Amino acid sequence: MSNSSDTADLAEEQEHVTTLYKHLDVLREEASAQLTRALLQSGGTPGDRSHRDSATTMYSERVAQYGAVENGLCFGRLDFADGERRYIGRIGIFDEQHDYEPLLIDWRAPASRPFYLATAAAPDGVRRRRHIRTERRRVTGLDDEVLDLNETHGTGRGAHDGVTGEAALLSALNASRTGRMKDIVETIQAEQDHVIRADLGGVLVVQGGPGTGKTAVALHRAAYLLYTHRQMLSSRVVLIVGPNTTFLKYISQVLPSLAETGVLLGTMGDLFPGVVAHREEPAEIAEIKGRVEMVDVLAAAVRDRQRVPDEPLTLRLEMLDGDRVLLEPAVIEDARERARRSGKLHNLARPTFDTEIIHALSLVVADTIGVDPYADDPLGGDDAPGDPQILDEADLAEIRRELRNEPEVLGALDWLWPILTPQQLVAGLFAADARLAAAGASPLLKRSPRKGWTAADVPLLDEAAELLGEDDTVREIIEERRRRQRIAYAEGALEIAYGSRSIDLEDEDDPELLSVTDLLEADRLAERHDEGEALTPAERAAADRKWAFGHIIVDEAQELSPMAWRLLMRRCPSRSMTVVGDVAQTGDLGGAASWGGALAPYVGDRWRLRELTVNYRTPTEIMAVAARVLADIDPALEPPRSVREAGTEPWIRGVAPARLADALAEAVAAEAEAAGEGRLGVIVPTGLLDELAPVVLRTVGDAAVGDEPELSSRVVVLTVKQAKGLEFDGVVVVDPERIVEESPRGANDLYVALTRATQRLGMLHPGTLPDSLHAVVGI
Ligand SMILES: Nc1ncnc2c1ncn2[C@@H]1O[C@H](COP(=O)(O)OP(=O)(O)OP(=O)(O)O)[C@@H](O)[C@H]1O
Repeated sequence: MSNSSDTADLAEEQEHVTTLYKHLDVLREEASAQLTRALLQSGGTPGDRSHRDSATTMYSERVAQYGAVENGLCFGRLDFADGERRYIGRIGIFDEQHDYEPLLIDWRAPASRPFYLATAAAPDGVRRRRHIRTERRRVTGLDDEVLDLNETHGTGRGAHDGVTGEAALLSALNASRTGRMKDIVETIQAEQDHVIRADLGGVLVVQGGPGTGKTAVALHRAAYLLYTHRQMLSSRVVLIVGPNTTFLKYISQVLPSLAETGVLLGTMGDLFPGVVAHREEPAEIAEIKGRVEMVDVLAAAVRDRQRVPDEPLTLRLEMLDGDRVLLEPAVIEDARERARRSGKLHNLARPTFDTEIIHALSLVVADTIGVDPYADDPLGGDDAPGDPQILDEADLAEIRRELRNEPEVLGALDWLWPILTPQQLVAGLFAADARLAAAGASPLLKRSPRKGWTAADVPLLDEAAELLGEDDTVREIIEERRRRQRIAYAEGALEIAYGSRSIDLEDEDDPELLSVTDLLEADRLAERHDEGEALTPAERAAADRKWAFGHIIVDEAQELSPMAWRLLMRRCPSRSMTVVGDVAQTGDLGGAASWGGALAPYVGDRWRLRELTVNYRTPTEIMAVAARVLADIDPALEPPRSVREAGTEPWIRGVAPARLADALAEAVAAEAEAAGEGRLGVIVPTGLLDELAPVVLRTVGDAAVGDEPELSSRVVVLTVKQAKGLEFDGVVVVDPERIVEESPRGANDLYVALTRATQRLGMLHPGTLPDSLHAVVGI
């Protein structure tokens, strides 16, 4: 490894990088002009409009992509033994004047692979790998690794075995955190590259300890798959599921900067269109809802809504001038059996039930009005003897038609076999002890119908939808979304067109450069949008419960309950999935203890496992503490190997319980200062959050706390559940013992808490340190 600041080398790279930015500017201007042209067109046939809409979407995406690669456009160069040279960057750029010769190769292209995989032992023809450091458009430094062992000036192996591009990697890892995840395209490591570029088909499980880059790898895999299988995946959409909205916010910037669209990000709580499911609930309740037995409970709840009363129903009929008829339980029972035996789902079987009941009622009515009073008395009447029924089939059909308009009949049908939405079924089940008991559900699920939905309810709603049969809500939801998007779209399109002007041109007054904002108002654009703007595939997927995704990526997948797995598998009939997680970090009670157990019902043993073994986040000193907690969870589990030292030992301080608040204030002040430009996370037991958050807020004015705390704040107070998947430069864990005690999976929670720091870790313990904790924490 050598750090080349050779002026000639720098100048050479600067020249190439400048050329690349010139090309980028041209590309951006072209896309922006095309976008403007597409936006200005109007009228035409529906075909023209749809063509124009897809052009608008395409050019908007392109403009956004070119904007997203402005920083770090080119970051690497490969020199091959045969003299070939390749520059690697965030997108591909070709020289149109010279036979489309590649000037920059997209990091996802096969030709870039040696940049991530070549080693001195297996150089794959690579003589030298160069990392190019830039600040905006200026080249600031070069890190070279010479891989050809015949060369005299270096072995290319870093101090850490198997690490590629060590200097660039360590500088990325030591950088202060911002509260938003960054892409790792410049320093992807070989074991990560194998995951990112694994085949699309089948279920790939990526197991790795904390900080091994599972989230980063999952996101880069999404970008890689979309690049490689664009045609199929951009229309079928890649779904990425994360554990909570704070986490989604944390990772949301990574994909745009990888210049990707065609991706839908969501939590489990977002996966039932039309339902917002962000209410918290006790872990024990969520666990019950996640059990696979809930499938039977819901089926029983549906059957429970198909009523047969003990007593006959009395129905007042307008067609009989208010006279009453009786609907007998035996008749209803019979109709129910026939409807059930039709093999249709509940809502779809209702017409069968209706037909049976109406038929039975028509006979009752016919008996009332159509019976010949003289049938037994041939001498007393003028008709033929023997037939008691004077109504023929046409009369009966008319009676049935009238019965279908009788308010009391309709009311009875709705009561006996109600058409149900999934929400009505599940909320109705939870609202009444009797319904829970009839469905064989735990009485603990009882809750007020006014309370909102939780993430654990979503798989139940989805299951209910499967049991009930489809309704028309999808179309309504799409319509509503479309309506709301009109204005947002118009504003966004104007902003993109305006903001797309290249940086260099921004200050100049160029009359030639037509800006769309000069010509169109947002409301006119909104109208245009109204005419026929098609939703993007990701928007359609978000609104459609039955959407079959092209690929699903699940992060923190160890937390998924069996019911959640059922939902995801329904959304992915092709079983093309990437499942990312760490069974040692499972916190939810219904989460997975093993991957085999979670996946077996859907794919048997047909899934592939890849393991990530190197911890890029947590330094050796902190990992030594976390490893002891891991051994306590399961001695067979291997902690990941840290890639660097922080040079600072973690600390633990026992304080008198009455002094906990003061001690926390002192620790936060000191650690926030030590974090400098970086971020400090304060992780507290759930039971202490309300008491301790104000202490931190008093100490640091702009600290963040709440359901979705702003992660870019200097100091953030969170529970372990909220901290999942996140990281901070410094972390203070308050009352580790209580974190362990708060949940049956408490040791896993402590493991998660301890592994959030990239530099410094401290622990505050109220009271003298108990031996148990001492042994575990070991400091
Ligand atoms: N190859 C890499 N180059 C630079 N940074 C990396 C690399 N791999 C991982 N990192 C960084 O390491 C940190 C941890 O990565 P990430 O959050 O993806 O890990 P994880 O396995 O999902 O962790 P956890 O399970 O603890 O949530 C992130 O800051 C990420 O950017």
